[in-house]
Amino acid sequence: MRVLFITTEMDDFVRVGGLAAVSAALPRALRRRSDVRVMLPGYRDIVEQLTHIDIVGQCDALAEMPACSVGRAATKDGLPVYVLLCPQLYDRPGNPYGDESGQDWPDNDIRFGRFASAAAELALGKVDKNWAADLVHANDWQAALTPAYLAWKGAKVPSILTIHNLAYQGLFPPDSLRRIGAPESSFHIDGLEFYDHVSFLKGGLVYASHLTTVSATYAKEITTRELGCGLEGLLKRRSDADQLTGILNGIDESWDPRACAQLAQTFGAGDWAGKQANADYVRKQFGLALSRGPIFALVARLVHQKGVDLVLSAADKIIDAGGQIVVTGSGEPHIEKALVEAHLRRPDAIGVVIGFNDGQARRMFAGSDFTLMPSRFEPCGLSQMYAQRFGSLPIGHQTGGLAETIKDGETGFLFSKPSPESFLGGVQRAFEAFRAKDRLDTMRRNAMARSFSWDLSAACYNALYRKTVAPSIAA
Ligand SMILES: Nc1ncnc2c1ncn2[C@@H]1O[C@H](COP(=O)(O)OP(=O)(O)O[C@H]2O[C@H](CO)[C@@H](O)[C@H](O)[C@H]2O)[C@@H](O)[C@H]1O
Repeated sequence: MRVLFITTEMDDFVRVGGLAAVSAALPRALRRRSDVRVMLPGYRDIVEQLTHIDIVGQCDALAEMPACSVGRAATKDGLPVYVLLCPQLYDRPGNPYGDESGQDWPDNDIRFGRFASAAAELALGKVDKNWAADLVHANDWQAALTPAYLAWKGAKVPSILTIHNLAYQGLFPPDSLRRIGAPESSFHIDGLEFYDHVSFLKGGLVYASHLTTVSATYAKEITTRELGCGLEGLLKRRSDADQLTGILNGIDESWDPRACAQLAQTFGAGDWAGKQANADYVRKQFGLALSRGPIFALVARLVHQKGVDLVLSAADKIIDAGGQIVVTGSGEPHIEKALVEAHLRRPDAIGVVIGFNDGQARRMFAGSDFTLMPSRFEPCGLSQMYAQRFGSLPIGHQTGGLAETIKDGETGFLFSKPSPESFLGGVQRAFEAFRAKDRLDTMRRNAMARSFSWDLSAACYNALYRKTVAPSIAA
């Protein structure tokens, strides 16, 4: 089966959050079973990293979206990648969605409308004369209009949209409709309209043949008012029709502390001296005081979702009880600022590195005793899985994928509400386990023995691909 996997981040080239890790790992895990090709916008960073790009075809201008060409390239290990070449839209500094100061680009409707419509043409075989897709797999709002463009063309190619985070919807003023060449009739409650805005995500939620999200728990949560972000009615309908499935993410094989070259020292379960060497390294790197207490790590995009404020509100209590805190990530400026201030107040006990670097994150999971994940909601979450592999027990809010991947009291700790009291209850239990060395040893071994392999998830996606394509072949 030929599958076009449409995404705007991929660890190989460009990363903003968890989507990049999934986009690098899932197509590779599916490769054994299908002819999977990834499609990415030709951002400056991507074009610079690819050594060879073959132009395979063009897409005409559409409304205010410029003409563009599509290039074919490959990752170092040979995974085919299509890049949408349109320097006017993508050859810019900054991250995939905004400028260097973090401001969204004002023409993101055109940037991602162009991306989605070009993906639809590629899937239909109108761009690369040697390839068309049997199925498109779009990810998040940036790619969500692909099923809509297919539908507007009257095309029957089946499509799957994966929601990695419902909180990001791609909302634009009504005028966007004209700019991206969408039919006027689609500005409707059963189409792209969302409270008088154009919602890119809704394009996928309405038009995709099937929807998935990244855990079964989140698949249920988004059908409720509390976490449905105003889209719960539509999601509930699709869920009742058996068209919304939760498939848990995996993590790739590089998350093995016995072989990870980026650690201060590699170690396996039971080699607690090896783990201690990583803790020593972390204390030194962050300039923390020497201590025999536990280290709590927070590795996350620094946004409201992740509950960083809960960590800050608990910081003094954690330190008074003998703990230290290390944080890395980047995100909203006021959260970054609050963390830096906390560090300046207690440089001996709170270490902060603003920015994101994969090696740094790995050394923190290896060197910490506990990983904090007080997320208000968490579709799947990856840090808690990385942490377990590296013997850092996660303390997570019982929501979304955290509820499914942390075994409470066995491989980590779950707390029930995203409130300071409930969070502190989880932290308290962690301190108790830290003092009971046998228990800590058992929990660490349990956590490190888990594999979180992509194989199971890939088999679920593969089965879903086949089920989604089958009716269109029969028709
Ligand atoms: N700037 C940055 N700052 C800090 N860490 C960064 C980072 N850029 C990349 N990362 C990495 O991304 C990981 C975080 O990924 P998560 O899945 O936990 O959350 P994210 O909200 O980004 O992803 C969304 O998509 C993923 C994938 O489906 C879901 O797991 C998740 O629940 C959902 O919110 C970190 O462990 C780190 O390795």
